[in-house]
Amino acid sequence: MPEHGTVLGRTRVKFCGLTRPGDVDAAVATGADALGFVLWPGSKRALDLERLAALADRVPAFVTRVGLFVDPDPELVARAAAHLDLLQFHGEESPDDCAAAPRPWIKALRMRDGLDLAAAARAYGGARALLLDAYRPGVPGGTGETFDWSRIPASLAKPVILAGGLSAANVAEAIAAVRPFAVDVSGGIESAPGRKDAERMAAFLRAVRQADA
Ligand SMILES: O=C(O)c1ccccc1N[C@@H]1O[C@H](COP(=O)(O)O)[C@@H](O)[C@H]1O
Repeated sequence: MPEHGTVLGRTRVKFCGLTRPGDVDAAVATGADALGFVLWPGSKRALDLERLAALADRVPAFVTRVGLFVDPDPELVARAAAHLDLLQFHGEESPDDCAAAPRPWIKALRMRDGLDLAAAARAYGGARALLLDAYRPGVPGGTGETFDWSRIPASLAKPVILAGGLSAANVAEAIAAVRPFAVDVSGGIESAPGRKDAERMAAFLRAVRQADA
């Protein structure tokens, strides 16, 4: 049985790509542990700093505000960090790039062929966790695609956050297969890019809790 840091059967849940105040409130009410805000301008879910502040500043204590970056300008990271608890680097950032971050950080790794996860876990030694996402050439993330979960080793030196094409329909199977520390979902809880759906968020949380039970 793989073990990636699940604590007493409680898989953490991150909802990513929030763009609307009502979606933030619904995500918090549903019970999400972390909310992700996309600061990569190429995304349909991208926020500028003003919108980030408006959304992040309504998140209550004990819900983690995560900023998602793709090969960012350090100046952007520094300015956004005032509204964030954790940084998610989803591009080709080096371990040194990440280590210079002004907040705790996680590293997203896209599961391209030949990726050595054990070596990556060693290289990104300062990461609080590794987020594993599907690989599609030319697309940094948010593909809505799954990957072969059996490629994840049974144990890694870092907590695993499983991402990529998750939804209420497959998250229980994913948790049973990987036993991740957390799961991360964006497209699977949306009615359209950036528009979260309260029913889909609730269904996702229910599926996670049932898988944990
Ligand atoms: O959501 C985006 O637009 C995005 C852009 C660039 C990098 C990552 C992005 N999203 C993240 O990708 C994973 C998987 O998303 P999905 O559930 O398959 O839609 C997740 O961490 C998203 O936040």
